[in-house]
Amino acid sequence: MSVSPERSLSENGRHDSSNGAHADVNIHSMIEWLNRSLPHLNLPSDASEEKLRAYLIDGTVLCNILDKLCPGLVEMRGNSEPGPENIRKFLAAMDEIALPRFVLADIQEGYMEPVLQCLGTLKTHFEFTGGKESIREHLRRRWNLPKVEFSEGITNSLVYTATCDENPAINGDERQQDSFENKYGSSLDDSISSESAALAHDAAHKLSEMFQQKQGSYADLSDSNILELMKSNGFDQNASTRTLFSLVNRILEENIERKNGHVHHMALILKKVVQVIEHRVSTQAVNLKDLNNLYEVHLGKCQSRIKVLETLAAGTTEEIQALLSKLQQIKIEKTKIEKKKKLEEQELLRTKQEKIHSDIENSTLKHELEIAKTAHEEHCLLLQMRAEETKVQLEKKLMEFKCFLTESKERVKELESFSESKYQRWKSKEGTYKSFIDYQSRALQELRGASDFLKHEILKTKRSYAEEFNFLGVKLKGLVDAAANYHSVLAENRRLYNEVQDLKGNIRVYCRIRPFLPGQSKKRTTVEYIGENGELVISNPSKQGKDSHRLFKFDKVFGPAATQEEVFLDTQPLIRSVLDGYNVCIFAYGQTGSGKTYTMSGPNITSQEDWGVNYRALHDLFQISQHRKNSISYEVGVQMVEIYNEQVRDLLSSDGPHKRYPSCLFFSILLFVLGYIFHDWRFNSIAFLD
Ligand SMILES: Nc1ncnc2c1ncn2[C@@H]1O[C@H](COP(=O)(O)OP(=O)(O)OP(=O)(O)O)[C@@H](O)[C@H]1O
Repeated sequence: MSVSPERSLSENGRHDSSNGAHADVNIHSMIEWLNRSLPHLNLPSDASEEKLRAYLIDGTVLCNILDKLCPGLVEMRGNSEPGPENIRKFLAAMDEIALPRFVLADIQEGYMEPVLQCLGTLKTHFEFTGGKESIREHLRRRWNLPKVEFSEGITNSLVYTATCDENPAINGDERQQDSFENKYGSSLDDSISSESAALAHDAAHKLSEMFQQKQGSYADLSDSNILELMKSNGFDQNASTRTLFSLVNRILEENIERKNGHVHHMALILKKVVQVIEHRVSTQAVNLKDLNNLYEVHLGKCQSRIKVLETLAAGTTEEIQALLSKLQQIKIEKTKIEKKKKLEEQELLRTKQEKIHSDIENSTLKHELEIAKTAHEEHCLLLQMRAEETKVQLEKKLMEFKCFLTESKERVKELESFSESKYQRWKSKEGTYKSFIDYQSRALQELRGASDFLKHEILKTKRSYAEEFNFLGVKLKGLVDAAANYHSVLAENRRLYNEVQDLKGNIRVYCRIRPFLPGQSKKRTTVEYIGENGELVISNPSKQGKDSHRLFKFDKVFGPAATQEEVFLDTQPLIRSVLDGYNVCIFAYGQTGSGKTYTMSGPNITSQEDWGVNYRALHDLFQISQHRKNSISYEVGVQMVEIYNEQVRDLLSSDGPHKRYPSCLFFSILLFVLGYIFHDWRFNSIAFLD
């Protein structure tokens, strides 16, 4: 017998990830379920698949969870080591309860998807059944078997499981194979005749016809009809597997389409169908076992025959040839038997897979139906709530629209009255603007007239201006002539003025009497008389008689009370003749301390009142030249010399010793008029006597 590898066997047996909801098993919800079921596990909630695999790889957790869900299903005692053996126990138990599972290689190689799907199926199944119940009760309830019958059937399975556990040397593949052999038999029985097969086919056909004659649809069956059907011979062991499964498929398709009411009834029918399948599988397993035993006996016989033939090998060649041909026939028969057995095994395996698939689909359908029902109820409630909310909102909006309509009507009335008043206002404004425009037009006409008048006036003024300009030109010419005459008259005046000065005398002698200085006795004065005409009488007490008095005659005598200005006024005309080209010389003469410097310069030049003849003369000359600057340009030069001990010294020279006490001072002024130098000198002097 060829042994199928565990992986390929399980690949057929496990639920394909593309077929159902178990493909989307969430690892986090799975961890949460494991922690909830086994509180001591403390699996991290964010554990990865690899971490979960580390927890599950020794099989202890898997066995514990199954033991908790279905006590007694897994053999928890024994001396088996953690690891593959525990996982094999778990997988065997999954086979017992006919739920899809993974293979050992999956978890060992880190292929966790089938492992998670297996756990997801386990979780869904036991959550659905409410959890804690014994394996016997679970299986009895699962297949809806009577208690006694079920106990007998399941005892064999449990005994088989215990036997396998006691022999850990057997590998997973062998054990899997043994499991099938123990449960379903190891060989085909030749006694299964073609007659019984034909009978089964007829019975199934009758069952199908009975269904179809009674109703057009399975979902439309009433309770009484369903019970009748279930009690009828339609569900006996003669119905073909193909017919039963087509029946299941049709029911499922209809349920998927309708998804309401009759799911429960259909589920009862499905259970019945599955029971029949189960019974048939069990029968086939027994038949297979008997067949296998027969095969073993036959094989033993063949081997003994081979040995006999071998002993006869020394015989004739013809006998050997005959024996060999017989041996060949036996081998061919053996091959045929093996092929038949293999086909029967495949049929068994397929039947089991179909049964598992039907169970899963059944549970899934129930679950989906519950979810759909709940969702539908929730949806109805939600729609009802929304309808009520919408109604309230619509009523509210209706009220708002009514208010808005009333407000709009009032607003229209207001706008109409407002537009009427505005129209009246605009009308009155239009009249005002018209009168204003008329007024402006008239004003514009007046302005145009005024403008024309102004133009005429400007032309007239222009003409008179030209006439006046010509008249002024004539007048200006007269003035130019008069100016020319003025200069000639002025020259004539100057000439006459200088002639007067000449008549007065070119040399003039003035006498100034200094007052007593502080500390000098006023009783000792020798001045007896000062006359108006320049007469001065001096007394001489040291002489007697006629010589005791002496009379002096000057151009003018200034007494001790005479001011600086009075002294200058008498010399001013002479100084001014300089501007007419005459040379002037002022000569101060007297003994030390008689007052020469005082008279010529002044005691304090910062005060204009104290200025002497020099400063006043220059100031007067500069003022006059300033007045005449438009007609005459003057250039003024000054020379100041000292005669002391018959030595003449230039007092304005920077080199040469300055004499502190000169006996006489000259102050001459040189005048240059427009580049003409007048060589005609006039010399005037003032003599100061003590
Ligand atoms: N008219 C006057 N009124 C008042 N004080 C005067 C007058 N004249 C001269 N004095 C005073 O007399 C003193 C001598 O005068 P000042 O120096 O002018 O004499 P001076 O002739 O220049 O002497 P010197 O030849 O030594 O230079 C000065 O103190 C001066 O103030």
